[in-house]
Amino acid sequence: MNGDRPNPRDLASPACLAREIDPAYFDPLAVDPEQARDVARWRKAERLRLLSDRSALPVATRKAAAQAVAAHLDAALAERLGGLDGVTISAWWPIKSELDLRFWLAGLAARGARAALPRVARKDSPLTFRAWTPDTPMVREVWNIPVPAEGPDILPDITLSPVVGWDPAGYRLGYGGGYFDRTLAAMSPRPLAIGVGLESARIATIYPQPHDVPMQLIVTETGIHRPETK
Ligand SMILES: Nc1nc2c(c(=O)[nH]1)N(C=O)[C@@H](CNc1ccc(C(=O)N[C@@H](CCC(=O)O)C(=O)O)cc1)CN2
Ligand SMILES: Nc1ncnc2c1ncn2[C@@H]1O[C@H](COP(=O)(O)OP(=O)(O)OP(=O)(O)O)[C@@H](O)[C@H]1O
Repeated sequence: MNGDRPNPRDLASPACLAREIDPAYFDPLAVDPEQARDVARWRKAERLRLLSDRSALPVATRKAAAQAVAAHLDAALAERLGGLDGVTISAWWPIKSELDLRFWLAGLAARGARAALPRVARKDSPLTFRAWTPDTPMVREVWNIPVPAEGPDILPDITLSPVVGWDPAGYRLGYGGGYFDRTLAAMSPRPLAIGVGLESARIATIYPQPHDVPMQLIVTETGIHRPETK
């Protein structure tokens, strides 16, 4: 106690702060640890299978898929937004036989939009984003992935994330870092989240866990998939 002001802690029962906890907060204790372990093991094997199938495809097949994806993306964005003026769209610098959409990203500026690339600024934290054009100097960082060498952090209105696997409920399997889930959970307002990948990367379910954030759309070379639950 100090002077004439009583310490509120001595007078009141503790306030319940549960309602202040972000519903996106992931409580590891809320998951059955055995089930979580099984899912993690299954995902690891499934990622390896999907990545090996993808890298076995001819370069020309992946190139044609990227062209088709770009056309479907244009259709999806036109349907959702009309024009792209003033819109910031993040994507990726391709690694591990991911689809290469840099040609499409490079064309955004002419349409009044801005391209951005993600960056692992800190391990196990949300991704950050920097603006990108074909002239942007790049440096290799985490996992040897090139990222814009400098520039302020910017917030995308739309995130395109590469999928290793995807399911019809809109969930994606990435490389297992949990980076996109963390990023989307932390962003307010949430961007329009679009998963992008090959039709052949479709699986019946990724066995979504509490931390998994579904995409609003999945775009593949065959078209636009709108998750069943949305
Ligand atoms: N081209 C591209 N860039 C991208 C992504 C992507 O999927 N593709 N990302 C999309 O998010 C982010 C990077 N994703 C990463 C995902 C995992 C690990 C990583 O260190 N993985 C661990 C295994 C994780 C685990 O199982 O716990 C490792 O390999 O040791 C690093 C970066 C940002 N940039
Ligand atoms: N919001 C979060 N808060 C804390 N940890 C998280 C969160 N989201 C994901 N993780 C952690 O990341 C781990 C990997 O997640 P997951 O298997 O879904 O990765 P991924 O979606 O394939 O990877 P990425 O998004 O990097 O492409 C999870 O086991 C979990 O521990």
